This record gives sequence, structure tokens and C-alpha cells, in this order.
Amino acid sequence: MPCEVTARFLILYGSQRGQAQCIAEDICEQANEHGFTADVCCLSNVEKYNVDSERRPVVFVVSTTGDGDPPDTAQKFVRKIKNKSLQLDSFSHLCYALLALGDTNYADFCNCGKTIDRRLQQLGAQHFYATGHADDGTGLEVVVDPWIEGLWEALKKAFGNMSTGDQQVAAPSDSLSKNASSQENNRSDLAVDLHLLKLSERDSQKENTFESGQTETASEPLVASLKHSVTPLSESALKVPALPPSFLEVLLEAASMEETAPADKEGYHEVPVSKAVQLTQDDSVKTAILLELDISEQNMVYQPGDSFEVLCPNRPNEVEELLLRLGLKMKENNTVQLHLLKNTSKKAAKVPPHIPQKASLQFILTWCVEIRSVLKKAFVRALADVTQNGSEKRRLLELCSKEGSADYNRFVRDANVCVLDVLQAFPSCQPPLNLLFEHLPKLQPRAYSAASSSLQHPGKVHFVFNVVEFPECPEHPARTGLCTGWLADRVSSILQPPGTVPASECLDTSALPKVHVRSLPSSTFHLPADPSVPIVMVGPGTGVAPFIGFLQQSECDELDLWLLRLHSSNEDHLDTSYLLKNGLEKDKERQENQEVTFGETWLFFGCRYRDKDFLFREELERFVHNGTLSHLIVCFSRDEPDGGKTLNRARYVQHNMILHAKCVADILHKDKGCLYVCGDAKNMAKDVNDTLLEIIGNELQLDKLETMKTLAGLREEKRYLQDIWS
Ligand SMILES: Cc1cc2nc3c(=O)[nH]c(=O)nc-3n(C[C@H](O)[C@H](O)[C@H](O)COP(=O)(O)OP(=O)(O)OC[C@H]3O[C@@H](n4cnc5c(N)ncnc54)[C@H](O)[C@@H]3O)c2cc1C
Repeated sequence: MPCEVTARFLILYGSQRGQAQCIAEDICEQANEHGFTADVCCLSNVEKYNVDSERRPVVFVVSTTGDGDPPDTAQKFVRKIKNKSLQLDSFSHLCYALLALGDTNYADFCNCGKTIDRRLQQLGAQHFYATGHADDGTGLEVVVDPWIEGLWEALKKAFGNMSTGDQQVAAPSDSLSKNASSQENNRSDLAVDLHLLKLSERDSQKENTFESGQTETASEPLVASLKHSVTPLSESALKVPALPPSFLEVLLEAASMEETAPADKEGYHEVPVSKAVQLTQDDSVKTAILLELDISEQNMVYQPGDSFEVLCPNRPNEVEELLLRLGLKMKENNTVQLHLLKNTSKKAAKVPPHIPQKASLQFILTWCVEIRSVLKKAFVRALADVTQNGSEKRRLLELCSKEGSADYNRFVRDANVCVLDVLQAFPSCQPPLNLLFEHLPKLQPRAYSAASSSLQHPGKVHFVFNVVEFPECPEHPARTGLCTGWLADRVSSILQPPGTVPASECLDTSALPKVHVRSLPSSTFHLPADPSVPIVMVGPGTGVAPFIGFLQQSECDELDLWLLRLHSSNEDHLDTSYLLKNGLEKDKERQENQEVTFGETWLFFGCRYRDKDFLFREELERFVHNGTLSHLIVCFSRDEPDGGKTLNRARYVQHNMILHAKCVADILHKDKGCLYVCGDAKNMAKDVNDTLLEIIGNELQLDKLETMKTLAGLREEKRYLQDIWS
């Protein structure tokens, strides 16, 4: 049906750096092609629009800035709608759609959009189309494009309804539903909310609302959440998995005992943390910390490129909450005995080997099971079975059902919902202890790559980590990563601020915090045995850790050679660490002694800002200065060096690799060098791999198949090595 000229709508944008404005103008332009006429206006131009009386559909496009703040241009509008004196039906005339822009790398993703959306709903405004949440961290276009694609159909319906007076709110177009659900399977934070309401239902709810003076009613939830579903799922017949058979019997016996971490039996060493330094500025998005462990008393040898495992306990407050919720707080010191149920129908049932016999309940919940693990569907199914309240039970059954798969992905898997979160959300769920022991996996140690060389730091190992942060969300409170949050707390008393010269070492090791560590089996992620082999290292963020170890080792190897030449073997041997500390440089010497060759070393590093999170900046510059590192190529993903005017600047390590494609290809092909990649598995490793394929294909003029074979060959020859973690 062609739209009439009267099909005119309003686009309001709140933009900080121009992205929201750009998208708003794009929508305006596309509107004509779809038979609409749009007026576009910045939210700050209050004299050009009036939402108080706007009867046309309104499309909001708003970004978020700073710590979840509205862009400057939207602040006045947000203040206006937040005004507490507004009546709860002030915006009941308003029919709108909202596209929120944000970045999941920051706390409070899309907060400005969410705030406006929430408040407009409270004030009685109605969606004519589902809200979109676009993530700059993964690419705005992933959500923006399908959202705009579906907007036209929704607008047609909205105008259609307006002209017929029909009170039914339009459903989104099929294309949006398809796009959104396929994205939702991958990432919940890209989700486009698909629950549109019938106006007639909402109107009757609103009447109740005004009468009771509340903003929400308990009857029908407006949006789906962990606790609630909406139609069609809430009315759907469900295919639920079979109840997993129980197989454990738990006996609790009163006893008192001294217990320590279960470290001795599993090869861990309890070692002091001799130094802790914050590597990032306080206003950095992530906090990176370097720890130095004193392993001089232990029989632990390592090479740069090796990793260590740290054993960390579950948080005491979470263990306590769990005990309280299970009604077992009084029995926390009881010993636990586990037996197999004699008549269990579970095949190959066995007592979980990670739960020790005769340990206390508190000990097991603290050190043996991962109470933060994301609930599997089988566990959800088992929990539904021990839930009394009918609607809570139904919701749990939905979450493990085939029909509720999207809700499970969104509200459980992607939100990292653990057993405690479910027990808080579903008060009538009362699982017996055996259910937890049957479903909770073993508490896993966390691995960290050595960021030092024992040649330069004898008896010590360094590692670097980012404190993982999970902001508060409807499904759970704010949390830090289990191990990184614990480590940060543990070393807080000795943590040195960024930029300080590390304090002299504390001699009283008994006063230092201690952690349990053990070596992981040595990997192949090591420097080539022949120092003349050139290497390329790709390590953004904390992925630079093993390369600091590599470079420290090379620096010492080169210094040792220099010393060897400088002093006859009879002379007293100077300590390399002494030389390093006293700033002796060897580059002149290197030039004079051409007979030993060291291969070129390239490091591609990346971070957000030069002044906030450029890890190991001074040390890397020293490596460059003394010739240990031939090329340090750094990019900053968030710095706008020239106010953002430079197009195609290198934002990420792979962009810089492209800029140095010929050198990278020559090192790998002509010089038979090695390429190492370390760090985040989520995006970086794949992007670097794709870039490498591009470089090899282009520079060696190979077709796709040959390129892939070449890269596979490099892997086989251990010349393309990855140390990737998530
Ligand atoms: C061989 C190897 C070497 C490694 N080296 C290093 C290193 O040198 N430096 C380093 O920093 N890391 C390194 N890692 C990663 C490290 O082991 C840890 O995974 C990391 O530090 C996070 O641990 P955590 O216990 O703090 O986080 P966890 O609590 O385990 O959380 C980690 C992940 O769980 C998910 N998650 C859990 N809860 C939530 C929630 N509420 N909301 C959203 N997501 C959630 C997220 O996917 C998150 O990324 C390495 C890993 C391996 C395998």
C-alpha cells in the first residue's frame, strides 16, 4: 500500500560524536524511498519540536557517553522527562520507537537509551516498534541496519492503525524478527526487544496503575526477564527435557576440623606476592595489575611463554548467601559424606571426584565447586522439579524447554546466571544439597602467562591480568571476575599506584599476601632456540605478557654475550640484572661485534589510550632503545590523535599488520621467522588470523586454497603459534 504524503514522522537524535546524528539523518533520507516524510531534529533544539503534544510517530536515536551518561545534546530532554512532577499519563499520546547506541566495553551499555525508554514507558508512551540496542564494541551496523530495515513496515502499520483508529500496536516486520533472533542467539546485548504490547491490554493496565498510583502492575509482565516470559512463550505448550535422574545421597555429620585450601594434594605451591603494581591509570576502562610472585623457595622453573595456574576460592559472601538460602547455615561446619544412590537410573553414575569425602560443607562450597558456573539446561530442569510456586515452576520449565531456547540464551547463558541468581529470583525453589553436588562443576583454577624471564628476575615470576568486571544487570548484582577480583582484593594492601617506581622489596615475606600456584605443562610457545630467527609478536592488552618475558630473555641473552666478550672467562662475571638496573646499554657493542646476529623482533601492541593503558610502556621503550626490540608498532583504539579526522587509521593490531604487510610476509616466508599471537580469543585472534591470510595471499600472490595451506604449514612447523584465552 503506497503511503500518503501525510505519513510524516519525527526523528529526534541525541548525539555526542555525531554517530546518532548520522544514523538519524540516514533514516530521514531513507524515509523518502519508503514513501514517508520525516523531520529530523536534535534533542537540544527544543524550539523545533514539542513532544508534549506530538501526535506523529517519533523515532529516537540516542547514544551514550562517559559512564552511561546522556550525550550533552540530550541532557536537557532527559532532565525534562525525569521530572518527578510529571503525571504518569503525560506522554500517553506519544507513539515512538527508539534506537539506543552504546558500547559493551563500557559499563552501563546503552544507558541513555534505556533511561529514556524506561521513563517514556512510565509516562504512558507507547512503542510502535521494538527498541534496538546497538553495540559499537562489535559494530553498530549489526543491529542498526536490520533495525532500520524493519522500521518501515512498523511505521506503515502504525500509520495504518492511526487512520483506522485501531488500538492494536503494530508487530515488527518479519525481517527484523529473523535478524534479531539470529543475533540474539549469539549475543544478548545486541538484542532487539521483540515484545510488543497490545494497546488495549496496556490501557487497561494503565487504568489500574493510575488508581493504585504505581507505575507497574503485577498481572502481566511488560517485558520478558529471567523471572517472567511474555506471549507467545508464556502461552505456548512446552517440550521440556526429561528430568535428569538423581544419583547422590548426602549425609551431614556434626564435626569440627581445621581446613586449608585443597592445594597440597594437587601440586600447588603457596607463595608470597612480593610486588603488585597497577599498570593502568585510575580512569582507565579496565584495571590491569602486575603481580610478582616469589618462587625462590619452590622448585619451580619456567621459560617465558609458560603459564601458571592460580587457585582461588568462591567469595565468602556468596557461599554464605547460598548456605542461608538452602537453610544450611547452621550446618556449614558439618562434614559431608557422599554416596551413590543404590537404585539410581543414571548411567555410569559416580561420586564427583572433585568433592572430597569428610570435608566440611563450607569448605566444599568454597574450594571445590564452581558456584558461579552458568546453569545448564539440565540443572534448570532439575530445579523446576523442586519449585513449589506454579508460575515460578512454569518459568523454569520454559527456560529449559525447546520453545524457550531464546530466553535461556538471553537470560541465563548470556547473562551468566548462576545457581545463586536463580535461587534469588525463584524464592519457592528449594533444592536439596545432592542436586547442587550433582550439577555444579569443579572449581577451576585460572591460568596466567608468565610476563617475565627468570634470567632477569631470578626466583620470581610476574604475571599481568585485567580485573574482569560484570556490571549490575537485572539478572544479577555487579560482580568482579572470580579470580581477578579475588586477586585484586588480596593484594590491595601492597598495590602500588600506576607510574610509581616499585618500592624496595619487603623483606618480611610472612607479612605478604599469599596465593596458591602451580606450573602448567610447558608449551611450545617459546622463543626460537636460534636467536638469529626473526620474530613477530602480536599481543594487544594483557596479551603482551609473554612477550615481555621473551624480550627480557633476549635482552639478557644479548647482554650475556656482551659480557662474555668484555671479560675473559677468568674475570668476575657481572650480573646482568646489575647491568640492566644501572642502565648500561649494549647497542654500541652490538654494532662493533657483528659476528653474532640476533634476528629482528617486531611487536604489534594495542590498547585504548596512550596515556591510560599502554602497559609496560617504559620497559618497551627501553627494549627499543637498547636494540632488543627492533620495531614497536602500537595502536590506540580510542585515542583520536587529530580529532578523528584521519580516516582508516590503525585502530587494532591487525590494521597495523596490514600496514606492514610486506615485512610480515618476508619474515615468515623469506627469513623463515616465527609469528606469535597472544591474548583475547573472542575477537582479536580471529581478526589476526584473517589478516594473516590476507597478507600471505596478497604478498605471496597465492589463491585462497594455497594461502590456507601455507598458514596451516606454518602452524605445523611451529612458526605460527597462538596463546589465546577468553
Ligand atoms: C593458558 C592461559 C593463559 C592465560 N593468561 C592470562 C594472562 O596472562 N592474563 C589474563 O588477564 N588472563 C589470562 N588468561 C585468562 C584467565 O585464566 C582468566 O580467564 C581471566 O583472568 C578471568 O578470570 P576470572 O576468574 O576473574 O573471571 P571469571 O569469573 O572466570 O569470568 C570470566 C568469563 O566468564 C564470563 N562471565 C562470568 N560471569 C559473568 C557475568 N556475571 N557477566 C558476564 N560474563 C560473565 C565471561 O565470559 C568472562 O569473560 C589465560 C588463560 C589461559 C587458558
